[in-house]
Amino acid sequence: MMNETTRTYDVIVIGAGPVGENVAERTRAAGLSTVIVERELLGGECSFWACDPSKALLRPVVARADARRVPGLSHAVAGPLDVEAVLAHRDKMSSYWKDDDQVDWLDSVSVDLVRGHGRLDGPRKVSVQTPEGDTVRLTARYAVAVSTGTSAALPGIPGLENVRPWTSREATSSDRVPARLVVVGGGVVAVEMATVWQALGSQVTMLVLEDGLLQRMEPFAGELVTDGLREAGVDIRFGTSAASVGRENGEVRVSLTDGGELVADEILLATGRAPRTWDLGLETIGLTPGDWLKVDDTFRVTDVADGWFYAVGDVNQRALLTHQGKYQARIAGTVIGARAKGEQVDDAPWGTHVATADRTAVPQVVFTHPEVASVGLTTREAEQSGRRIKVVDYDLSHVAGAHQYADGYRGQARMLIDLDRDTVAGVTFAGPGVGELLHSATIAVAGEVPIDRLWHAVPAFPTISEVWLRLLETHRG
Ligand SMILES: Cc1cc2nc3c(=O)[nH]c(=O)nc-3n(C[C@H](O)[C@H](O)[C@H](O)COP(=O)(O)OP(=O)(O)OC[C@H]3O[C@@H](n4cnc5c(N)ncnc54)[C@H](O)[C@@H]3O)c2cc1C
Ligand SMILES: NC(=O)c1ccc[n+]([C@@H]2O[C@H](COP(=O)([O-])OP(=O)(O)OC[C@H]3O[C@@H](n4cnc5c(N)ncnc54)[C@H](O)[C@@H]3O)[C@@H](O)[C@H]2O)c1
Repeated sequence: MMNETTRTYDVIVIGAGPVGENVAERTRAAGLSTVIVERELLGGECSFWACDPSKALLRPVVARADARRVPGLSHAVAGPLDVEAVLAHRDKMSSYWKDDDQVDWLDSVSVDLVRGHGRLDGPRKVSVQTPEGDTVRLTARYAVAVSTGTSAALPGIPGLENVRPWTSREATSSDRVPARLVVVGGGVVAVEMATVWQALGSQVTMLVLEDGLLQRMEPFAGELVTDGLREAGVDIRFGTSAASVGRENGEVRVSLTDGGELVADEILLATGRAPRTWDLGLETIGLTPGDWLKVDDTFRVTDVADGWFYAVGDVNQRALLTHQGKYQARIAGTVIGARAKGEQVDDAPWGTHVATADRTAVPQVVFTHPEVASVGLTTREAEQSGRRIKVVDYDLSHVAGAHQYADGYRGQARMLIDLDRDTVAGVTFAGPGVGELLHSATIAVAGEVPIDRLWHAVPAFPTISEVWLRLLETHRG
C-alpha cells in the first residue's frame, strides 16, 4: 500500500547539487529547520557527471602536454596515456557514483533528506514522489528554494532520437573509448571533452556552427585553444553542423549542413543547457514549466508574490558554474535566515545579502591545453556596456616565468581598464598553467583595486604572474 505523510519545515530546498546543499547548510546554520529533496545523487551534476569527472579526465591529459614541453622530461612522457588508469582515476574522483559521504555530511549539518522527485503544489507546498511510490507532502513556513540545475539541451536534428547520442553525462562517465567521436558544439563542454577523448585514443571531429571556439570569451582564447586541439589531432570544422543523423550497423552517419558526410562510432551533443523546470509543478504557482527562473539579486523569483520562492544556481541562468552557484547559495541561505528573523536585509551593492559579483566578477577556467582563465568583462561586453574602457594586451610568451614553464610557451593576456574608475574591469589569460593565476584577477576586479595601488602588488620572479607587471607597464607606457 502506498503511504502519504505530511511534514512542515521552515525551509524546503529542491535539488541537492552543490548549490542546494549549500543553501540548506546556510538556512540550517541560521537556525531554521530545513529539508532537502533529491531524486538522484546528493552532489548533483557537478560531482558525478560534470566538474569532478571531467577534470579528473583532463588532469593527466594537460599534465602530459605540459611535461612534453619541458626539456629533459619530454622523452619520459612521449608514450600514450594509460587509458585504464585514467578511467579508474575518474571513477574514484566521481566517488564511484555513490553519495554516502554526502549523506553523512548532510547529517552532520542537521539537514533532513527526502529522496524522490519534488514538485511544487501551490505556494509554500512541495509534494515528493519517493522511489518506493510513497508521497511526502511538505509545507514551508518561510521559503522554498529551487536548485534543480540543468540538463543537456538537445537541438532538433532529424534522426537524433534513434542515435542514442552522448550528452555531457556519457562524455564524462563512459568507460569505453570510441574509435571515432563527432562533437557538435564549440563551447566549454565541447572543447574540454574533445581534449579528453582525442588524448584517450578517439579520432575526434568537431562541428562548430560559428567561425571560432569559445565565442563568449575573448577571440584570442578560442584561437589558441583551436591551435592546441588541432596540434593534438582534432579535426575542427567551422561553419557547419549536423543536418541529420542515423545509426546503421552500430555506426553513426552524420549528414553535414555543408553537404558533406561523416561516419563515427559516437556523437556528442555539447550544445548548451536547459533548466530542469519542466516537471517541477511551476504551473501551480503561475509560472511556465521549462522556463529559466528569473530572480532578483537576493534570489527571490521575481514573478512570484509574497517573497517565499527562491531559485539558486544553474536554474536561474545567471552563471552556470559551480563556484558561482555556491556563492549564490551562501547569499540566498543567509538572506532567507535574515528575513525569517525579521533582521535588516543588506542589499546595497556588495552587501551581505546580494550577489553583486554575479554581475561584475564571474571567474571561469577552461581546462584545455592551453587553459583559458577569465573574469569580469570581455572586450565585446565592455563595448556593449558603453563604459570608457582601455584594452591592454600582453604576449604571455615574453614573461620570464613562461620561459621557465615550457619550451616554446604560447599565450596571451588581456586586461580591460575602466578609465573613469581607474580599476580593472576584466582579465583574460590564455596559455598553459594560467588557471591558478585567475584568483589574482578576481581579487583585482571584485575588490575594485585602484591601478595606482595594483602597481605596488609585486609579482614574484620568475612566475607567469609577472604578466601583471607587464600589463601595468604597457598601460602606463
Ligand atoms: C561537462 C560539464 C563540466 C563542467 N565543469 C565545470 C567546472 O569545471 N567548473 C564549474 O564551476 N562548473 C562546471 N560545470 C557546470 C556545473 O556542473 C554546474 O554549474 C553545477 O552543477 C550547478 O549546480 P546546481 O546545484 O545548480 O545544479 P546540479 O548540479 O545540476 O544539481 C541539481 C540537482 O537537483 C536534482 N533535481 C532536479 N530536479 C529535481 C526534482 N524535481 N526533485 C528532486 N531533485 C531534483 C538533480 O538530481 C541534481 O542532483 C560543468 C558542467 C558540465 C555539463
Ligand atoms: N570549466 C568550466 O567551467 C565548465 C566546463 C564545462 C561546462 N561549463 C558550464 O556549462 C555550461 C554549458 O556548456 P556548453 O558547452 O554545453 O554550452 P555553451 O553555451 O558554452 O556552448 C554551446 C555550443 O553549442 C552550439 N550550439 C547550440 N545549438 C546548436 C545547434 N542547434 N547546432 C549546432 N551547434 C549548436 C553553440 O553554437 C555553442 O558553440 C557553460 O555555460 C559553462 O558555464 C563550465
